[in-house]
Amino acid sequence: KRVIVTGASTGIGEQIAYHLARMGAHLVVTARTEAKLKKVISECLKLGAASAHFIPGTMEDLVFAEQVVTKAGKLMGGLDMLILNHIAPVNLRFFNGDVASIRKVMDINFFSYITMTSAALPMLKVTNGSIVVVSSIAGKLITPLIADYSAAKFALDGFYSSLQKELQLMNVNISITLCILGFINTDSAVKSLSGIVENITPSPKEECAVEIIKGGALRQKVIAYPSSIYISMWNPIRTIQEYFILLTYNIDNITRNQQFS
Ligand SMILES: NC(=O)C1=CN([C@@H]2O[C@H](COP(=O)(O)OP(=O)(O)OC[C@H]3O[C@@H](n4cnc5c(N)ncnc54)[C@H](OP(=O)(O)O)[C@@H]3O)[C@@H](O)[C@H]2O)C=CC1
Ligand SMILES: C[C@H](CCC(=O)NCC(=O)O)[C@H]1CC[C@H]2[C@@H]3C(=O)C[C@@H]4C[C@H](O)CC[C@]4(C)[C@H]3CC[C@]12C
Repeated sequence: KRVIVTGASTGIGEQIAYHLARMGAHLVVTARTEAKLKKVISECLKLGAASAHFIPGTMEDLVFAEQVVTKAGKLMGGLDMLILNHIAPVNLRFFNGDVASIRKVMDINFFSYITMTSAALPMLKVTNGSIVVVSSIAGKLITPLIADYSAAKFALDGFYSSLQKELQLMNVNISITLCILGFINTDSAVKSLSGIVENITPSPKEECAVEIIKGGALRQKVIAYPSSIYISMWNPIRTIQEYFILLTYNIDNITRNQQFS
């Protein structure tokens, strides 16, 4: 399989790259820090990747986000899976009125995801491929001190859940997997939560990476890791209401008059 992994210089993304390498995938990894990416791809090649390339840059730049997909498509001769995982560094703090910083987080954590998805859709249509979106319990439940992060994760849920339904309606065979994660033991998460969140043991990033890949490969709509957080996402009223809302749509009319781009 030909896979792009974002935010792969460290943390969960790095582990996803290593697992995919062991499975013999073709890989393109991206993040800002070139030196770390070089190490990741050399490790991927040792582990058995069919090929491994890196494209360094910041996802704050949406032109870069688009270019990663087109360049990766050329390097690998197509695309089977897009794994969207990167996030801007998180500052746990009260909202201080700084709208510009929220906009920056939305660009990195949300708009770059949509930009990459849009650039990848034509290639994924050809391969009946998959999009995997790494999200958080903070995109399902309310938590303080991370209003910017949480806003972006809720937005991802809204956008990708809606896109999932559209693909289904238009009979486009691209799967979307939304990954809802609890506290994972990456260096950045452990460091920024130290002294703030107590009495929770973080789950291992290596196992988390496997569950993310499995969810994508099995074309599951949603996965939760650790599985104990599943209960907090369980919302049967929402599921029933969504079903009834869809019944009110004149699908034939919409599909006749609109093409999926
Ligand atoms: N760890 C946890 O407890 C949880 C994590 N998650 C989700 O899992 C995913 C991975 O989290 P985790 O591994 O902990 O994160 P890390 O902080 O360990 O890694 C973040 C990655 O994103 C990259 N990155 C940061 N800023 C930018 C930028 N401006 N442009 C491009 N890449 C950037 C970093 O590399 P570089 O600095 O080199 O650019 C790094 O590779 C995220 O989507 C997160 O929301 C969800 C719930 C819990
Ligand atoms: C405090 C949350 C965990 C609540 C809980 O009881 N979980 C049970 C379990 O995990 O088994 C944290 C769950 C997700 C965290 C946030 C997240 O999504 C990642 C960010 C990573 C960053 O490096 C640190 C801050 C985070 C926003 C982090 C904050 C705490 C959680 C909401």
